[in-house]
Amino acid sequence: MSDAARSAALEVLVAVREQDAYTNLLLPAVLRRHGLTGRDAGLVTELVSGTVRRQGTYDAVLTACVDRPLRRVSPDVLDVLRLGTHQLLAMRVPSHAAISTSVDLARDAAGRGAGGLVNAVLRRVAERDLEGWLAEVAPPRDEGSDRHDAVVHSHPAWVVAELRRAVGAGEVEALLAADNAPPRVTLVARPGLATRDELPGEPTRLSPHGVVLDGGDPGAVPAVAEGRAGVQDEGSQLVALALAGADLDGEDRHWADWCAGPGGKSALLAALAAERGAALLAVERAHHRAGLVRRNLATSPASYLVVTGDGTRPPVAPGSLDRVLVDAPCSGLGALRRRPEARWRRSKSDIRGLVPLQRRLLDGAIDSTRPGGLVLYATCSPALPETSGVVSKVLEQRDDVELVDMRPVLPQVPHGEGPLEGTLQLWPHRHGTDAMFMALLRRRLG
Ligand SMILES: C[S@@+](CC[C@H](N)C(=O)[O-])C[C@H]1O[C@@H](n2cnc3c(N)ncnc32)[C@H](O)[C@@H]1O
Repeated sequence: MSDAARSAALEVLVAVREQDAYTNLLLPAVLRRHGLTGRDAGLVTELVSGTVRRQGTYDAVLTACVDRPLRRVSPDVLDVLRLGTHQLLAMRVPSHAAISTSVDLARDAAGRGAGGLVNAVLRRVAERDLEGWLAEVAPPRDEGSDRHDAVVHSHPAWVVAELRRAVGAGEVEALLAADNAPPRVTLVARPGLATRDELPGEPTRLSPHGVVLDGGDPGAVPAVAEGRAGVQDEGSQLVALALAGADLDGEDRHWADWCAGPGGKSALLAALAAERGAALLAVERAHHRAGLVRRNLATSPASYLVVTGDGTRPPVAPGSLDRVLVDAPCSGLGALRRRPEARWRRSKSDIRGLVPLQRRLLDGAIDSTRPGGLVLYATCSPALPETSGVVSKVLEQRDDVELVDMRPVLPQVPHGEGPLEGTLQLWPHRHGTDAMFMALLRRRLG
């Protein structure tokens, strides 16, 4: 592995910490600037994503190896230590190479003294393998499984607790392990614009429009470059397919995506709407994200309108829509596989803060739907306050809406029982998708 690869990885780690950057957005620019391609580019991606993902475990190991609390280690040096620990415990880089290159990085970043500290600490880390360290530093299970699993599977303890409540104690470890496995890229062939036969990769199991790529740059696939296909998790494809596929009596011409940015689901919904002669309204509160929706819909054969607006103050007449998707802003705890830094940025209070907005968005969508019309409430989080909590409350407070059984809408999804009878919950460890939650509601007639 070249030193340029390690320097580039450190640069990304520092930006993720200091500027709240997203690794997947920053990596391509940094790789370009360092002129790294092919194998080296793959190594930088692994160094960065692996180090960020496993930070919880590595900090527990480093706490045992550093002679002071980690908060008193300079943040740049701590980044170097995490990077070195990842090479030693997860990448099979020979110890001497991992240590000496880390010492050089630390000297460049923080001076000679920092090199000495990094040398001493990483020598201690190299004394055991990952299993040996976990046996040493993970709190015993009987003193609280959440704290044990938090160290072993590198998630904040509050996230472990939230996921345990949602998936159950028997499966939480499989879910946490799945969160740590980088997902393969999935593409969607937008119906009417592309077929999945023209895309590279293996067909997805649950969505009839998806393929899973073996590797390579998805942007280099012609159908993706032309906007006829897109990068989209299979679970997200199923959300759009569920709204479009649910039985509806009567008029079926006015569809809406209530929280549309950046527009992945809008693009699939619009393609499906076009096949049925329906039009799509895409609502998005953030101006720049509404711009991304417009870009995603640019090739759409459907008639569509993108509105920068607030779904809690509906921009349409009451009772005017036939099908509405509410893909609510949420904690994202179901998409941790593809956002390595997300788990460390969220806090429990974020969920408490989001729930009232989620309810108001769902209320706004129901108000805008005609009697007999359908609203699909979805989150990319399985956390119960955001899923069954929101839906139960809205059902409790309104007598003009009922829950519709989702299972016949997506009969190809096995073991997807949601937390409320008739709702659906996808899981990375069971379905290989993000943990999307879906509840289908129908506005009552009369
Ligand atoms: C989970 S994301 C939607 C992802 C999108 N459906 C897709 O597949 O690309 C939620 C979106 O809701 C938007 N949002 C937040 N509050 C909103 C509001 N009050 N009205 C409309 N959109 C809102 C956020 O800006 C964010 O873009």
